[in-house]
Amino acid sequence: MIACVSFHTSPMPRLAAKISSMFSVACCIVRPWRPTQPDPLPTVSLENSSQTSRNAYVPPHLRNRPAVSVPSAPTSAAPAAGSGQSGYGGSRWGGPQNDYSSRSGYTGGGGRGRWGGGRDQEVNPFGDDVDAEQAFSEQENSGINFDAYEDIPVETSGQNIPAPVNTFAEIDLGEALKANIRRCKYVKPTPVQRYSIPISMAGRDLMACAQTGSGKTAAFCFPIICGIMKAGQPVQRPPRGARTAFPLALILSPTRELSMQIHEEAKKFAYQTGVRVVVAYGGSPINQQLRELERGVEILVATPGRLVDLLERARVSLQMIRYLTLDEADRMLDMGFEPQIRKIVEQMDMPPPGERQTMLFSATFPKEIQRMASDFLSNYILLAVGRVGSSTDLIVQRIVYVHEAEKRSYLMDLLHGQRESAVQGKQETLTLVFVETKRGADSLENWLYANGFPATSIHGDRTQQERELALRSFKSGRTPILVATDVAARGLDIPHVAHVINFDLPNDIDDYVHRIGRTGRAGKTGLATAFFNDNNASIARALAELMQEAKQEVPEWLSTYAKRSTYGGGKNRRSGGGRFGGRDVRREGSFSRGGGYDHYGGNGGGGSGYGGGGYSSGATSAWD
Ligand SMILES: Nc1ncnc2c1ncn2[C@@H]1O[C@H](COP(=O)(O)OP(=O)(O)OP(=O)(O)O)[C@@H](O)[C@H]1O
Repeated sequence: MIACVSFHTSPMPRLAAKISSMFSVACCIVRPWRPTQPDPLPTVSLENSSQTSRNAYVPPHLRNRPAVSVPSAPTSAAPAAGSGQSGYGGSRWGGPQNDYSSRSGYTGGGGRGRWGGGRDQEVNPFGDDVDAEQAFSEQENSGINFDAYEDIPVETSGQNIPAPVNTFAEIDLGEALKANIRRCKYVKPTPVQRYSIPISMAGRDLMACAQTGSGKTAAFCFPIICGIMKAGQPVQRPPRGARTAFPLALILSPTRELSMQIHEEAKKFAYQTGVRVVVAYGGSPINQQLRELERGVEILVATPGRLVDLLERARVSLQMIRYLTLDEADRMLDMGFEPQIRKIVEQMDMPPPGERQTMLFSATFPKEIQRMASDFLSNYILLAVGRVGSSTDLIVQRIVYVHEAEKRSYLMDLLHGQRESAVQGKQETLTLVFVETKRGADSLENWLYANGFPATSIHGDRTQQERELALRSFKSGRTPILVATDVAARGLDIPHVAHVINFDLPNDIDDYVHRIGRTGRAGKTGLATAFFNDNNASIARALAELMQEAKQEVPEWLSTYAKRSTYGGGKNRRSGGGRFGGRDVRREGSFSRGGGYDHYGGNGGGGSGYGGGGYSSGATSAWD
């Protein structure tokens, strides 16, 4: 039986009306919050055992195997400079066991930020190492509208669902991680964190759908870091080449920039915990990434293409994986990435579902993808914060009818309006303009530049260096307009993006949801403007429904388009024309993979193509 629980947290007045009055062309930015801590443990931890056994984690698939001889520890072991604490005790290759809990202050309040055992000195990812408590109190109540999330309906389904928490204090995250949460100035958990962290820390598989900008990264990082710290280092590494890295957790994301961002975030959360985070993505020299891997890795953040490369070179083994996370999971499982994901998860040496813990996160989860995802999960819990695939009503959405030939002059008017607002003392903000093609991005960037607007662009034909440069230039405000293709649609968390303009609307409503989600993040408000014309008729209905659901004003003419159109706006979802996205596909009678309901989510790993071949072996995504 699949239980289903719906929650509706305290009824707060909807925000859309409030927010819309705050906008003229640009919108204002509000600043972040604050936090707190505490309890269930991941299933892999050995907390009932003696202290000795606590260190001796052996993944289930390696248990009862004859002991292997393990390459001896590298001798480089630089002593932990300036610290009485032991550094990174052992090595990646066996040697003395490492105990994260004693080394990194799991119970005692922070390590020293030093790595011994062949590891580097840990760089402080927070920059100034100001006292965490001080930073916390200075930043508290800095104006973020956290209450904005309080009236979001939450639904969970699955068996034996752990109860949500209200504060970080209720979760046993350990002192080092808690200090980092304070450094991040997270005062309390967002709804997706309140529900998903206890679920993940109880060792359960999870499919979590929550709106853009609602804190999913921390939601999957905290339990992973905490689980690794609690369980301690594996007692032995399997004998591969001495240069093979054996991460304990793998976080996959669809774009290089998103992987880099997750890496940066995870490094902050893992600071002084003894858990080392490494990133690997395409488009940049592999040698540097190899060197990082050689220094040791507990959490590997990667794009699929580069990871496949590393696996084929036997420079990474997935044998020791205890945690697998797919961020932007629906994107990772659609036709662009599915073959690579199956290869990584099912055809290499990763432990199967049930032996590893799998967490899928996204703001959108088409039903078809939910069904396919069951191959990767075991007895999972589905968590939906807000409607699956809905946008947050922190974003004011405006749709304007603009003929193709007039788009540029309309854009110019918008940007001039913004500039005037800025001159009138309103805060200078960033504007993200989405176009459909790479060529379109180049051409619009040039045109904007020629017309006196400092713009840059990002798309898949740019070199990685150019992509990173463009993003930096945008983030810093040097070029406050970024023209982008969908490569920038998902996951990127850029402060001060106040306006997202869909110069070209996408064909898929989920893409629209992710694009506009680059603004209105973490409780801040945002504005999204879309140019609509006859070419976009196919998305009209989905768009009108989405806007209605988010309490946005739907123009009369859009409703007319919507009524006329057959259901569209989703290449792989909502084809039934029902309300958005639906819910847990396990509750639908039609859902059966290999033996019906009880079998659902069982052992997975069959690796069959989705839907009888509906998804062909796609080419490597250009994103990666
Ligand atoms: N508990 C919290 N308190 C305050 N800020 C938070 C909290 N959790 C996350 N944030 C901040 O919220 C912002 C958005 O978080 P994040 O990027 O994880 O969102 P997301 O849900 O993954 O978005 P997307 O769906 O676009 O990928 C980040 O700047 C993050 O630092």
